[in-house]
Amino acid sequence: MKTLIQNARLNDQLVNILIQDGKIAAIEPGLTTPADQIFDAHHHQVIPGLVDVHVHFRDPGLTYKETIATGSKASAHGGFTTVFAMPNVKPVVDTPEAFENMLVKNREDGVIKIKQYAAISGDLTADHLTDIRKMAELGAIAFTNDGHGVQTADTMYQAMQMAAAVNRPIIAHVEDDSLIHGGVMNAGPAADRLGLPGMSSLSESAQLARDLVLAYATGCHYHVAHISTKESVELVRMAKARGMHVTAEVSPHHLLLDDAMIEMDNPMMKMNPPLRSPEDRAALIAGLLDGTIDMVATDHAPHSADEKRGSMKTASFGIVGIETAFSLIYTHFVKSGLVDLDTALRWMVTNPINAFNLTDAGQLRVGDAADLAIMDLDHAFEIDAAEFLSKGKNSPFIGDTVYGKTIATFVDGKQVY
Ligand SMILES: NC(=O)N[C@@H](CC(=O)O)C(=O)O
Ligand SMILES: [Zn+2]
Ligand SMILES: [Zn+2]
Repeated sequence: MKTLIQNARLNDQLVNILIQDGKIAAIEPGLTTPADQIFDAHHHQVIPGLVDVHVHFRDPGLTYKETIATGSKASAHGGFTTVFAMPNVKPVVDTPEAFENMLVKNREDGVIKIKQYAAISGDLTADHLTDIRKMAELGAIAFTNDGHGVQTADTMYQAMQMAAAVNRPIIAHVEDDSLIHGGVMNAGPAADRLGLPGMSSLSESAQLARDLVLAYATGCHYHVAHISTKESVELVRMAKARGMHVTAEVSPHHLLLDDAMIEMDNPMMKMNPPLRSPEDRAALIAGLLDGTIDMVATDHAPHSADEKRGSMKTASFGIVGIETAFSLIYTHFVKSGLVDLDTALRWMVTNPINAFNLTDAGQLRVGDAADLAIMDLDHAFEIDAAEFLSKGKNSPFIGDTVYGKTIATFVDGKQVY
């Protein structure tokens, strides 16, 4: 099977891309060759397929929110060709049997490449570790209790020792429950103004400080999920300066929104970690720009309309992100002149690939898997929930005008959007 993508923009020139048997066979201006399928990119940009190390597909058990089929189609719509799926489904992916079931479902139902995380401890909350060794053998990309912080230092310490032994990262949702105080948004002037219960940002950094001490002692690869506070950025900066194997991701919403923008009690502005202060947001942007934060990850967290209605006091935590991430980052970081497109693609492709040693994700080089997306960078469009392929419509960015619309996405040379 041969596919020829014609008239794609790459490094400010027009190229044709020949795909043969799922791999990129040639990238050349003016290349002509017989092919089974011709795709005209109409001068739009070609980018390597995006990689998101943090998504929730809710399948099995919570499929009214999302399924592997809808989540992976939504990913393709966002230009993503590889995603890492979180284990907080029902049942939780905390046994080798549950893990093997996930592998089968991801393969059968997914239209993109899905790597699977496994839990650190039973049901994401117990003190006993899961069978980390066995699930690593079965192909767990890394271990995480995302959705919950690991409350007991000894549990995290043991998990890190095991993770180091099997050469897999620990992904930390850092949150010390004792500092949450029933909060539904960040504690501070914004929560006071709205009269809503606030959670201390120290909940994140206090546990992160603990974890970094443990990671130093164990030598494991420690990855911080959805980093959100200025203290956390400073801690990661210090750990990296120490030469520790630490990486961090930040979400588009924590880069683009802060609690001062929450004008009223609005469940679309409720997620965990919460939107922090403007100072925190500035520190996240600075940390991303100086390389302290390695990558952008969406934390795509679909919920039903019912779960995101009413007051922030009762609504579910989380927002969708996989279909808006590229447009938001492109519009607010590249189009605005802060960084070039290559830098944004390091945050969304190269750094995730390198941090997690992915070998099957294409990077738009001859010989690589033909994982790529065609993006219209020139025309503004409005983010419209009716166009989401995700079951979740819970986004605070609906109605925003952005650039960077996905025209097509290819995985191993097969058009999936
Ligand atoms: N981010 C969220 O607000 N929610 C996530 C859990 C998580 O990422 O911690 C979810 O599973 O809904
Ligand atoms: Zn989390
Ligand atoms: Zn998450």
